[in-house]
Order: sequence, then structure tokens, then C-alpha cells
Amino acid sequence: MSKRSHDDAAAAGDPKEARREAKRLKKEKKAQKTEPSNGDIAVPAQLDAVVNDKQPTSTDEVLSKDERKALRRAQKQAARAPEAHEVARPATGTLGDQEAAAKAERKAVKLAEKSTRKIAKPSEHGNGQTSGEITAGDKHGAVTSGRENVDESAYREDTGLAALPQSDIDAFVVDNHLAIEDPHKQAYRPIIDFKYLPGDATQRAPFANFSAPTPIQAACWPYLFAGRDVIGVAETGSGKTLAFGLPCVRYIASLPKSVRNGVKACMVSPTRELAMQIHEQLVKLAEPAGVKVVCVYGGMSKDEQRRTLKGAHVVVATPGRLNDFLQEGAIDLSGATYVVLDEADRMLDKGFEEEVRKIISTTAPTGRQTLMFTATWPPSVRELADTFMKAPVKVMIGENASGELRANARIVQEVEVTTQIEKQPRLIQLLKEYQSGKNKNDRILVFCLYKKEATRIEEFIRRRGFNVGGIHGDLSQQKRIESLDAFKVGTVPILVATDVAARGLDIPAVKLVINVTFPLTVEDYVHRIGRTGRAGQDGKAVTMFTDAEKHLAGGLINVLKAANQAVPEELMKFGTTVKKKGHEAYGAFYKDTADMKKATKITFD
Ligand SMILES: Nc1ncnc2c1ncn2[C@@H]1O[C@H](COP(=O)(O)OP(=O)(O)OP(=O)(O)O)[C@@H](O)[C@H]1O
Repeated sequence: MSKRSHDDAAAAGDPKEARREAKRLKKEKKAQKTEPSNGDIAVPAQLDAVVNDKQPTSTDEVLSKDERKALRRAQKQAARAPEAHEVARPATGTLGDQEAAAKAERKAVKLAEKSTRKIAKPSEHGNGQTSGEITAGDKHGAVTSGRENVDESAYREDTGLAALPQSDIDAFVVDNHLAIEDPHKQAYRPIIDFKYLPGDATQRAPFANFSAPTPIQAACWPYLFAGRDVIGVAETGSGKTLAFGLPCVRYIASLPKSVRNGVKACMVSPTRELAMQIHEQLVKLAEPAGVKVVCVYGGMSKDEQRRTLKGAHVVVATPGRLNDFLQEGAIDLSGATYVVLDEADRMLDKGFEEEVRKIISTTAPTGRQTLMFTATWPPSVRELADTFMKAPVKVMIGENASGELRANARIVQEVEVTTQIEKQPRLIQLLKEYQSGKNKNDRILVFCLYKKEATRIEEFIRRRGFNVGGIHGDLSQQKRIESLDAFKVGTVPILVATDVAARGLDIPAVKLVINVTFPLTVEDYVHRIGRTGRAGQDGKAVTMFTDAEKHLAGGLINVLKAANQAVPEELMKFGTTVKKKGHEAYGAFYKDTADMKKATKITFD
């Protein structure tokens, strides 16, 4: 039984149900002791009872006097966690209060877990040995230390994976520039092959076309199966959706039918198209497992979406529409214990922060597992992220253990320093060059900054005889969906877009990204060009850069250098200083008036 099924029984407030669950739990524990480890996702049972302060009677029966004492100590500590969490809720306190509360919460949870671990059996590795280290001695500072905290009651490593020589794990860590920071130092081995996934072979069917888990999947899955909060940072197109999607579906599928009703998971994404795409990917995993995933987003009929919510276990949503439904009571997230922010840095910036706070405050108050995934993780959002999470495990893939801005290294990036007037003829030249011969059917994504600009460029390209579509905020949602579909299937091979298409969209055939106007931030640039070079393929991006964006030259130069790309001389001329990031909502055009000289007050008689 999973951590949350016990939760649900108790939360349902039915003592009989809870007692039945407790009995089942006892039985399962017994069975687990005799069963050989097959890598099933097991339950951190005592921790669950401790952290969620539930039905201690069953645990009392199986524990000694000392163990019971330790458990009670842990319960006290855990009882403080939800309180601290409540305080941490943004609406109720100042930033200082929130920080203190978050700290207190983390401490309480840590203490609770520590006490629990004391009463749990000493962890042994699946093959009978106490586990070794997975420190790779990685030059990039991969942090994977001692395995003394591997907690088999939370997630049981497959015996085959546990038996692999340490050198195999080290090689995986080094080759993939994998860095894991875990405050609890649980040091789970990455699931480097699908055969090491918990469950039987039929559950691996959705991966039949993939040869191996991607590094972000391999590294995150064990921690997610173990119920931990995770921040996952990996390049664009590296399979993050399934990294957070698979454990979600498996968790819900593992719940007994009696407690499976209601929304158990909620995934929030910044754009409608991305929400739809996550939904599409998840349905493939969820349907065979009997888990219902629905998608709600703005711009489409509410009635229709309201109907689909019936019987949903997972809701994928954009924040605005989700809050609408929450406000009108059409959706209840109080049982949602699995919460994901995709494109997390975008979700936490000024434009979305409030909406996200509101959503999170309606999810399960205790036992919540919070996940954040992104390709870019600027320092500006890290502290805020921590306020929503409990001792998160940070999984970073790439040569940036510190989470610096990195583009996908398989994308060839060309930057052309140009002028406004030269842009349009150059664009046509590029389209002709890349839409001829064997490249005729390649998809090309053209990015503009503003909606009006996108409309103008789309018209301009069409007048020159190209088959082109558009996607931006001035178009109806129906039109946006049509344009994207036509682009995906290739009937319209050129798509002109604003940054609504910059993040997350997975269209494998995009061979070229053209940036007609540079975005407001270098992070957005990394996401835009990440629409090509997906799932291990190569890609190319051509960027027109003008004097108007010179304040972003330093950041861009760093991204180019980090990916071993050529830096044009003309770009260097703008200087290499990385300017302080602009306002999260208004980008580089924001002026912080706090530092401005006070105006002289003139009075007239
Ligand atoms: N293990 C795997 N092996 C090969 N391909 C995979 C694997 N897992 C996922 N993919 C494919 O990789 C592509 C990119 O995945 P996904 O959209 O999850 O990327 P992402 O990391 O979320 O990208 P972004 O940061 O741009 O949102 C998808 O087409 C997906 O089906």
C-alpha cells in the first residue's frame, strides 16, 4: 500500500476503514519480510503514520516499548510540521514568517523521519549487503554520498539494480553529468534500465519504443517512488514529462479502489498547449492503469471541461482556469497529494506566483509531494520554490551542478548581429535555404516577441509564397490548436509564434528555430531554441540579434560558450557583462523606480 492510501483511509474519517487499512498494512509488512525484493514500491509505513498522525494502535501492536517511545517522540515532531506548513502559507504571514515557518517545517519533518528511521529495521541493500557509495568522484561535483539512508520501506530497489557493480553506477553518473543533492542523503541508485522499474513487465509497455530511461528519469524515479519532493533540472527535450508522470500514475494505480476516488494529483503548466501535451503523454500511461487524467485550460468552453472533471484522478491545468474551477467549487484538490509545477521557474515568476500560491493552498495540507521540473532554474526563484517544498531532492543533469543556464548542447546555435531593416529579407533567405531539396518537409519555427509582430511576419512570409501558420495570444484557442496541429502533422511546415510556444512543446520534426526578435530573457532564448534537438536528435537555431537587445549580449555569450558554440565578433562588441535580470513579469523593459533620484518638488504660489 502506498503512503497515501493509508492517508486516505484516515483522512476519510472512517475509523473502521482506517483499522482495516492498519491490519492490511501489518499483513503486508509481514509478507514483505518473507518476500524476495522484486522492486515493488513499498510504503514508508511508520513514517506515514508518524508524519500524518494516524491510527497509532496498529503500529503499537508491533512495536516494543522503546520503539513506541521513539514513535511518540516522532509524532510530536511531525505534529509541528503541518502547523509550520500552515504558517508558511503566503496569505497568512510576512516573508520573514514564511521563511521561519518553512525552516521549522523542514526541521520538524526531518526530526520525525530521523526518529522513524531509528525504529525502522536497519536498511540493508537488496542483495543482502549494506550498500556502498554512489559517489562518482565527479569532476562536476555530483553529490551522491553514502547509502546508509537507503530506506527500503519507502521504495525497494530492484535486486538486479542493487547487484550492479558500483563502477556501472559511477559511469552513469559521470557520463550524464548527474548531480543529486539530497538533504536526507538517501542515495538511491538511478534506474538506468527499464527492467529495474518496480512492477511487472506489462507496466513497462509504454516504454517499448525507448531503449533506456533518460538521465532525468533514471535519477528522479527512485526518489519520487519513495515519496520525496523533487526539483528536476534537465535540458529541453530530455523526457521530464515522463520523469514526473510515471510515478504519479503508478501511485494512483496502487491505491485500493476504496480510496481512489477524487483528484489525487495536480499538474500545472504555464501554457494551454503545454498542458494539452502533458495530458496527451500521461493518458498513454494512465488509461491502461485505469487512471483518469483530464486537462483544463483557458480559452475553451468551461461546461465541456467541467463535465470531464467527473471521476478524474489527475488534473493537468493552466493556473487561471484551474483557479476559476476551484473558486466555483467545480474541483476539489484537498485530496491532491502529488503536485507538479512544470516549467517551474516560469510558474514561480511574478506573472504566475499568486495563482500558483492559491492552487497549492487548496491541495492536501499534509502528506503532499511537491515536484518542480524545468530546463532553466534561475537563482531568483529558488528560495520561493523552497517555501512550497519539504527537504527537496535536487536532481541536475548537465555540466552545471550549480544550475547555471545551459542550452541543449546538440543544438547548433548561430547568432547573426543585424539591423531591424535587414531582418525580413534575411528571414526569406533562410526559409528558402532550409526548405529546399531533402529538407523540404522540415518544420521551421519562427519566433517573434510581440503578437502584432507575429501577425505581420506571418503575413509577410505568406505573401512570399510559403505555407505558414501562426500561434499567439491574439488568436482564438481553436485557431491556436488548429495551427499547432497542422504544424505537427506537417501540412503547414512553418509556424510563426510568440513565446506561448517557447516552452515545453514537443514537436520532434522541428529542424530549425529562427529568432526574428530576441526574447526578453536569455532563459526564454534557451527554451525557444529547445523546440529543436529533442529526444537526442540534432537541431539548429538561427538568431537575429540587434543593438536593441545589447543588454542581453553577456548572458547570450555565456550560453553560447557553455555549449561550445561560436561567438560572433559583433556580439562580443556589445560587451560580456551579464546585466541584472529585469523584472520577472516585464522582462528587460522594467525600470525599478526605487533607485531613481527623487524628483524635486516644485510649488507654485
Ligand atoms: N526514455 C526515453 N527515451 C527516448 N525518448 C524519450 C524518453 N522519454 C521521453 N522521450 C521522448 O522525448 C521527447 C521529449 O520529452 P519531453 O517533452 O518530456 O521533454 P522535456 O524535458 O519536458 O522538454 P522541455 O524542457 O522542452 O519541456 C518526447 O517526444 C518523449 O516522448
